[in-house]
Amino acid sequence: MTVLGTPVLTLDEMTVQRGETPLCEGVTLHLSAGSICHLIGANGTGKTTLLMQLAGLLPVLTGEISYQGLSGLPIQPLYVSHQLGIHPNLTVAQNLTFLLNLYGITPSATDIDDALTWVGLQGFETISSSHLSAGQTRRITLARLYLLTPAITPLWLLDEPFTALDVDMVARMEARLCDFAQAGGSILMTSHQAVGVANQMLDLSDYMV
Ligand SMILES: Nc1ncnc2c1ncn2[C@@H]1O[C@H](COP(=O)(O)OP(=O)(O)OP(=O)(O)O)[C@@H](O)[C@H]1O
Repeated sequence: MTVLGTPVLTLDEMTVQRGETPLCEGVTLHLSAGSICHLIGANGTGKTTLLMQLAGLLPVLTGEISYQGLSGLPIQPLYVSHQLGIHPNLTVAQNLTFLLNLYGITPSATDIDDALTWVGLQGFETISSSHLSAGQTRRITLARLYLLTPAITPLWLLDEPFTALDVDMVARMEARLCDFAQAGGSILMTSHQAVGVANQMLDLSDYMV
């Protein structure tokens, strides 16, 4: 287990940028093992853009990033986009399996059962994902968190993970985030609602161009 407090991700004077357009400049952040950082800022500030840059989906043109002591972007962080990426023609179990395969995990039938039970989708294994509600669809994307540990994905980048979830599921998610952080994981997440379990905050509004 990673010792809590060990540096995981450092951003130094980073520019949050889409194409030619800088949105925020001089962004600085220190995330350690055990950090749950709530990324805030008004609509359009650049929160999703920052997460996409850290996930390697948009380029970082200015600033220094170090991850686990080495210069450069995180290596295959877990990125849960607010665009869900669920394939409507696959069943619930097939979608979850696909999402786990991305991280080198081949889940057993028991793993799938346990993860789907955790998100309240027990019995939905063979249902087509196109038949689910918005909240149920989001739960498929979150079910993978049940099976991922800091040894597999030390850093979670979560974009609005609580959107469309009911109160009970938000509480379960918060408990899972705490367990992951206590086990040495680090989390950077956006949410337009309060995150009671966050122990750190980054307000992008402070860095707007
Ligand atoms: N696909 C895109 N192509 C070009 N510009 C985009 C695209 N998506 C967003 N933007 C622009 O980038 C800026 C930052 O968007 P981003 O989604 O990162 O903000 P955000 O802080 O996550 O907002 P919200 O709180 O509304 O989710 C916005 O001004 C937006 O106009």
